[in-house]
Formats: sequence, structure tokens, C-alpha cells
Amino acid sequence: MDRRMHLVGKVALVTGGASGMGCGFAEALLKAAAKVCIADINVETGVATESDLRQQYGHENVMFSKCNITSATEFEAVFKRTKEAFGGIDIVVNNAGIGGETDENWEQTVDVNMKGTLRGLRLAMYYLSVEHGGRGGCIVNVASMTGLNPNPLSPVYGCTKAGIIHATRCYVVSEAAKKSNIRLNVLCPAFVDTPMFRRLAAGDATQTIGGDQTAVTAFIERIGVLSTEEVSVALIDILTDETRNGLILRCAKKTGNVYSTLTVQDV
Ligand SMILES: NC(=O)C1=CN([C@@H]2O[C@H](COP(=O)(O)OP(=O)(O)OC[C@H]3O[C@@H](n4cnc5c(N)ncnc54)[C@H](O)[C@@H]3O)[C@@H](O)[C@H]2O)C=CC1
Ligand SMILES: CCCCCC(=O)/C=C/[C@H]1[C@H](O)CC(=O)[C@@H]1CCCCCCC(=O)O
Repeated sequence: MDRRMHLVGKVALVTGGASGMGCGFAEALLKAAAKVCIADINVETGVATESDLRQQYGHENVMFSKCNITSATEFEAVFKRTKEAFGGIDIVVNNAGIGGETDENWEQTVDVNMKGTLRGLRLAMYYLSVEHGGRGGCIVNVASMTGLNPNPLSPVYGCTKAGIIHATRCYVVSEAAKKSNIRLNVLCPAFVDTPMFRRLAAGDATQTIGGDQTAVTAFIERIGVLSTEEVSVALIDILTDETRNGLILRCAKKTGNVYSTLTVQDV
């Protein structure tokens, strides 16, 4: 039996899609002939990315929608607009996220990464569920390798990513997911060459605690850095292979892509 989900004509909503990994995901989806809404807080970059992608993949296949994922009103409006413009939603990639560990910005890290992603997850479950007019589909939440492994330089960021992994795990076993045939998986990349990564590599002290740039540099050298295209290949594999459900996909330059199960044995 063919277990491939064909992406032709499928509708995807990608948060944080104006730049970095999210922009790479949007482009990979468009190459596979899906339709994409990129939702992002950054209007200037969002509009520029929309224009660039429209030129390459067709005006009718791409839209940008301004959205701060910490705002319930803005986030809900993006789901509504995407459904109205493209006739439904099949794929949600909860990708938007930030780093920040200082006294001034750590709570914002929690608000965006944890509360924002939970909001996206709840909205995705609603819009994909058959009882609310959806048609099932696939949700991919972007966490990080730091959500799995202890990392002394970014405990807040790591906690938010661990939270995203656990939230995904809870929804995977939900009746709602089973009833509507909604697949949920979590992507855990190590370093990826994006604006966020470049700020970290350049010594942005607001992203880590301790300010030990030597440790950060050594860590980056040991782990290696993926391109956004490499992570996008991993995303497309999750989306197209319908047997992929309830999984963590670790992606790292030196160790490659490794799948493991999200669910644990019942006690
Ligand atoms: N770059 C890396 O090495 C890694 C990044 N990640 C995660 O991947 C995701 C994407 O990261 P990058 O592309 O590296 O970051 P980036 O900073 O390059 O891009 C993030 C995008 O999200 C948008 N964004 C930020 N806050 C937002 C908000 N409140 N509402 C809507 N959009 C918002 C930004 O405007 C930007 O376009 C994040 O969740 C990040 O934590 C995970 C592992 C590795
Ligand atoms: C294997 C870990 C990969 C981490 C990839 C990632 O999500 C990077 C995120 C950084 C973000 O810019 C804000 C941070 O605080 C993140 C992690 C910083 C990692 C430094 C690790 C140094 C060490 O543990 O020695």
C-alpha cells in the first residue's frame, strides 16, 4: 500500500516562516506543490519573503499573514484567513521561537516558545479535526536537541523545548488525534544556519547565561551546523511518510537524522 502523503495542493501554515528554518520549510513545501501561509511577527521580512516566494512558486500559492504567536487574537485570525484563502488546512508547522536567558528576556522566551507553541498546537488540533470542519492532517512542532539534553547555557530555552516535546506526546495519544487522523511529530534539530544561530555564534550574550562564548564556539564545532535545506528534507520526510506519527526526529550535521518514539510505556 502507498503510504506517502502527496503534498500537491495540500495547505500548510508555517509559523516563523519569514526567515530562517521556517522560510526553508515554506520553500520546500512549495517545491512539493503545496500552498503555504507564512505567519510571522516580522512584517518587513514577511512581505519580502512572500514576494520572493510568489515570484518563484506562483502568486496564488503563497500568502504572508502578520502574526505574533503570543497573541490569541492574531493567531486565531491567521488560521481563519488561511482556511478562507486556501479552502482548508492540512499541515501546521509550529516553528516560531526565540532564545533569551537574561533577567530581562527569559520570560519572553517562555511566552513565545511555550505559550505560543501551545496556542498553535491547540488551534491546529481544532482546525484539523473533522468535528470542526477539518480533514485531518499533520502537525510538526519544532523543538530542539536542547529539549532532550541538558544544556547549562540555556536552561529556560531548553525547558520550553522540553515542554513542546511533552505537549506533542500528550496530543499524540489523544482521542481527538485518533478520531480525525491527525499525525503529530516533533522535530529536534541541533544547530542550523539561520539568523538565530548566527546571532548566537557571533556572541549575542542575551541568548545564553554565563557569557562563555568559548564554550558556545567549542560546542558548535563539536556538533556541526546544518543548512536550512537539510532540515527541510527532514520535514518533508515526516510529512510525506504517513507511517511517521508520534515520533521525535533528531537532526544534527554529524549524526544525521534519527527517529525515536515519543510515547513511553504505560505504568
Ligand atoms: N537555528 C538553530 O540552531 C535552531 C533553532 N531551533 C528552533 O527552530 C525554530 C526556528 O528558529 P530559527 O529559524 O533558527 O530562528 P530565526 O530567528 O532565524 O527565525 C525565527 C522566525 O520566527 C519569527 N518569530 C519570532 N518570534 C515570533 C512570534 N512571537 N510570533 C511569530 N513569529 C515570531 C521571527 O520573526 C523569525 O522570522 C525556533 O523555534 C528555534 O528555537 C531549534 C534547533 C536549532
Ligand atoms: C545540541 C544543541 C543544539 C541547540 C540548537 C538550538 O536550538 C540552539 C539554540 C540556541 C538559541 O540561539 C538560544 C540558546 O540559548 C540556544 C542554545 C545554546 C547552546 C549553547 C550550548 C553550549 C553548551 O552547552 O556547552
